[in-house]
Amino acid sequence: MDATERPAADEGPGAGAAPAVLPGQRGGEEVIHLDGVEKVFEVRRRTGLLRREKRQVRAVDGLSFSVARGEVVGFVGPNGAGKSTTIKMLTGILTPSGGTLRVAGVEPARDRARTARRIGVVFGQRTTLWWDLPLLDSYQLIHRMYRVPDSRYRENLDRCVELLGLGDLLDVPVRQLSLGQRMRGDIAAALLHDPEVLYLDEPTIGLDVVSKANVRRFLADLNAERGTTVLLTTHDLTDIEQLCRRVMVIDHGRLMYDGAVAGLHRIAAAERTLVVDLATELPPIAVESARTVKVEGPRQWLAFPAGRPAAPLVAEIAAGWPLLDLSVREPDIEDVIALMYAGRPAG
Ligand SMILES: Nc1ncnc2c1ncn2[C@@H]1O[C@H](COP(=O)(O)OP(=O)(O)OP(=O)(O)O)[C@@H](O)[C@H]1O
Repeated sequence: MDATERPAADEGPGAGAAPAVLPGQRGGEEVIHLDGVEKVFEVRRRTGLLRREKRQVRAVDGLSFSVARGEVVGFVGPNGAGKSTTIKMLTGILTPSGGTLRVAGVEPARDRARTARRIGVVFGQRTTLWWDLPLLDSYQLIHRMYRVPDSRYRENLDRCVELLGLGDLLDVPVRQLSLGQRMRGDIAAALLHDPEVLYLDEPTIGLDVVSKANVRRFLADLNAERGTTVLLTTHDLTDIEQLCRRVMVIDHGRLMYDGAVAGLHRIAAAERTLVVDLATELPPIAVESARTVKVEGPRQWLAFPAGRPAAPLVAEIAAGWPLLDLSVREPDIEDVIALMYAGRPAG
């Protein structure tokens, strides 16, 4: 699919999806702006004993979008789509190979210090806290590093401690915290200097259901009360559903969809997958109410309309095939993107 053919906000596969700028945000002050941003990495690959081949990886390929102040935008895509590379450019860690990129009026890679004062970053997979220090010591270091006025620091810390339930954890070294506690600690650390923009990279990954709900509630309140702009990368469709009105989908470094979450959900809700384990390897199961989308040894994947119950399909397969085990998978981001490529009608 060519970039120009990719579904735009109001003509995409989620037909009738809301435009990228949602009502109420139209004309809002732009806080993130990307225009034709590219990032090309040069990688060297060994092709023989002494020979190495240079290859270019186009991680981000002409990405353009804007985010208005106070928006909470989901930024999703399959593995290797270019999400982390984009976030690294937005924080100033990486310099774009082409195009223009501004955050709160600043070019991040050119002025990392000014950018750092205006943004907060949370990476779900690794901590920005000092591993051996108690949580409070990390916070005091951040206080001094960012020169946060004392009263503001106290106020922000008290608020985070209360709303994120950190009271009993402040004296605990970071390495002793559970994943969920560490994540809450990291979110507080990212907010002590009052950032205008918060980048969250998989903030709920590996968390249990209760911790996930706590983190989501905190982020929704933060946005409502402080108007903090949030760009959220996640593989969890529920994060998007509960926090964002707008979602951007990228793949191969390009924007595939930019619009309302409802539009994305219409696509996502189109199909569920029945995964069946048979007693032996067999040709793809042929039934009327589902289509077999994958076969791997004795395991087969069958897509069926999300609006229909799974029971009749399971009964039909159990009657005609040597069924050992089964599970039903809800659609995730990868499925949504696969459906976009397949050009299936929504709903
Ligand atoms: N430093 C690097 N050097 C070379 N290639 C890189 C580098 N960083 C990323 N890439 C490549 O750029 C592409 C985009 O990677 P990126 O990490 O941005 O994807 P992602 O969408 O964040 O994926 P994931 O969901 O797996 O984290 C991938 O092909 C990746 O291998």
